Amino acid sequence: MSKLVGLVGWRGMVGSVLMDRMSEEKDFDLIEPLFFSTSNAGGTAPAMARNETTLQDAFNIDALKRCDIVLTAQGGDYTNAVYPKLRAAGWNGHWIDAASALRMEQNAVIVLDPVNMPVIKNALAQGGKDWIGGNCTVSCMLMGVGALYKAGLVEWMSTQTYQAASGGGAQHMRELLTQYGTLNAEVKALLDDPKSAILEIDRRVIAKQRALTSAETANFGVPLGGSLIPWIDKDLGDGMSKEEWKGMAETNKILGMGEGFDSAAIPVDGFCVRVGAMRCHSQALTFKLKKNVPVADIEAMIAADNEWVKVVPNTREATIRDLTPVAVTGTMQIPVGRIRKLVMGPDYVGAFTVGDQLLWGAAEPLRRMLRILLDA
Ligand SMILES: NC(=O)C1=CN([C@@H]2O[C@H](COP(=O)(O)OP(=O)(O)OC[C@H]3O[C@@H](n4cnc5c(N)ncnc54)[C@H](OP(=O)(O)O)[C@@H]3O)[C@@H](O)[C@H]2O)C=CC1
Ligand SMILES: N[C@@H](CC(=O)OP(=O)(O)O)C(=O)O
Repeated sequence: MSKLVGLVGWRGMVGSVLMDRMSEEKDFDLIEPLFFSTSNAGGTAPAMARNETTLQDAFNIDALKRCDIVLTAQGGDYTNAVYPKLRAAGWNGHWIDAASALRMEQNAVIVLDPVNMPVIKNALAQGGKDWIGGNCTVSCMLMGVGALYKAGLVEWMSTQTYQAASGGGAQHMRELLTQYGTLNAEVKALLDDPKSAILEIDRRVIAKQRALTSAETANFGVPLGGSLIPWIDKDLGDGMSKEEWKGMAETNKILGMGEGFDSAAIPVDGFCVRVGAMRCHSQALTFKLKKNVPVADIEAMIAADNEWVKVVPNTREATIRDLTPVAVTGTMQIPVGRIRKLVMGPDYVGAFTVGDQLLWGAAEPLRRMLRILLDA
């Protein structure tokens, strides 16, 4: 009999990408889906529902307890509100979650099976039940350069990120585009006149950016269109942003290298920056390797690691064609390019990678974990 899989958060942005991928991969043929809602219990479930076509109340513990597996992309507040009650009620099913709330719990595995299948298998063998998707930046980075970690080559890594608006959620994407439109409208007449002065256009744009109302910057807090924001997530009070903290903590946990910052952990640090891209996170990586490895060998290792990674030749033409958010959005590919030795010495290697943060950064690792459980 098919497993009963409770789906929570399916109509949100991450949830919609997840539903699309599950449909594409025919996952619904393998499960009995039970759709939940936090806002419309009793409503009609989406077309993928088969026998149970009424939306269940996502806060109803008895309804959730029926499920063999709960798959949620509803967010951390929902997880914090429901997960403890569900477990306290004796539910022993599998919980698959996009939110960060449970990620660093000892019993939870951060799932990214092309990178950490042995960690997942080991946890399954020990009765693990909590499978949490990783931070989007970390997951996309490891899909690209996980090979270097698996080979034990990385002494430390620094990452400078260029993170898309989608990381904040749907409203952030809308706000970014609205700001671009507002700025364009401000100077449209001047742009239409090829003889207008660029410095006058520039003066008007910056004046408009500085004059954006609090409603026009409600989500990011400051203008993002035509600017950038070098802080993502909470202020940890020690100079680090929470997004930067996740880089080391989650990379190491995914790799089974300890709980983030213990003595066995590989140092990972850098700056996380929001830019005006829509849904691809990009990262410039600096590696200090444990030994001098030729670039060709590094490229070969990366290319052979999984079926989605693609080494982009370190040429201008290939880079601007294949290594951008515009090239990658909506695809499962993880291009890694700009791979070269840095002037600091033969053990220092640079690389640049791009990933769709709603696919490999959020939905896909969860979908694949569901498949692993169905196959187990
Ligand atoms: N955005 C991202 O990049 C990432 C997000 N995540 C995690 O996933 C969680 C969900 O993120 P995200 O998908 O961006 O959140 P959304 O805001 O798009 O969706 C969350 C929930 O909001 C409710 N909702 C209310 N109004 C609407 C509407 N008009 N359209 C769709 N849904 C609506 C839905 O719940 P209901 O149907 O019950 O009303 C939906 O499931 C995050 O909180 C985070 O924990 C993880 C990785 C990346
Ligand atoms: N923090 C990420 C998005 C996200 O949801 O991350 P996490 O799953 O770690 O909370 C960003 O803003 O780009």
